[in-house]
Amino acid sequence: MVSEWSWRQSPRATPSYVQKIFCPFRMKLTGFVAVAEVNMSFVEYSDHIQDGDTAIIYLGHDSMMPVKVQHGAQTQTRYGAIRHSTDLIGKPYGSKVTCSKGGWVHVLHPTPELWTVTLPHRTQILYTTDIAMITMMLELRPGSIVCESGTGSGSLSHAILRTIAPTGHLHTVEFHQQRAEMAAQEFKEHRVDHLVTVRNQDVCKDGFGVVGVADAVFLDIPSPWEAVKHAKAAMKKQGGRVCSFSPCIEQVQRTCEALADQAFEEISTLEVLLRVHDVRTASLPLPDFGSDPTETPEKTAADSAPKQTNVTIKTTTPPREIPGHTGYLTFATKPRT
Ligand SMILES: C[S@@+](CC[C@H](N)C(=O)[O-])C[C@H]1O[C@@H](n2cnc3c(N)ncnc32)[C@H](O)[C@@H]1O
Repeated sequence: MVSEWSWRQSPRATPSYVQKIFCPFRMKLTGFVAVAEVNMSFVEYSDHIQDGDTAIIYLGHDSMMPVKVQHGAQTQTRYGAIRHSTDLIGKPYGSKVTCSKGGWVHVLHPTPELWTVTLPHRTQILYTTDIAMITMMLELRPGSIVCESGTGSGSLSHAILRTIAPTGHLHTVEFHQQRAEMAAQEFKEHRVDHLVTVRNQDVCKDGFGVVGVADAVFLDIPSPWEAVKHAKAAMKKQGGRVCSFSPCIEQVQRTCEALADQAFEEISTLEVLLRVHDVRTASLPLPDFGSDPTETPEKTAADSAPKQTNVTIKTTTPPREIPGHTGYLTFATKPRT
């Protein structure tokens, strides 16, 4: 994790850098006259902002907002209004746009990472630190079939979809009807709905709605141990990985017992903690190593007298304590027998 200072100062850490890192699927189809361009989606990169896109307005570090781009619409920011028809539509992603009060913003292509920090919260959500570990430990890749419950605000779902595209599928289960509907609506707006099926049901009672297909299952519900048998049923016959996220160790204990009862193997629990180093400026005295033995004898004593010189440097200090427990991640493998 880069600190606030280095994120701001690093020449690479500009909005266009953010886009290049998080949007690897650049597509530029330029010919003699025609410029064919794919629509923005959370799994495919588009060069230009189009009507109907979800764009991320970057107002400054720690200040971003998502915007649904619509002909004729306006978005108010602290720097003034952004007029979608003239300021956004047709402009390249990454553009610097001047608002009506003279201040400016950058308009970024959406990515799962930017969505996680700007999405409308309907529930607590998973953040990129845990999501990165989940993606790796569940061995997700393009083409993976994944089951997830609950969908919540769809933070993890968007990251899963970007990883499993273009041929994988996510089956996500949410028992709160409005949350399920809103997630389905967002998947459509973000043009990833062909990769995901949203089911409005109780995963502990009714399972995931699929049997014998999943490469991986992820649980973020209050009583994951009640869903373990459904996770096993949803998974392909042999192998596959499961992960459960729980904030309390008592939930972890019960989940581990249920996983062991269902003959899961390689059960392990971990917690991901960030150590964000504090960047500060320090002024340190240069050490005095005494007189230079190669000096000519003509040098006077005054010339050789130690001089107190200070040097200003950037330095970092690690935090003494690490607050910010989010939850425990319990992983297990379905045996290949
Ligand atoms: C903490 S949120 C999930 C957040 C999600 N991982 C994200 O990153 O946005 C938990 C969700 O699980 C749902 N839920 C809880 N128990 C459930 C169950 N038995 N079946 C389906 N959904 C359930 C809740 O309604 C809630 O929306």
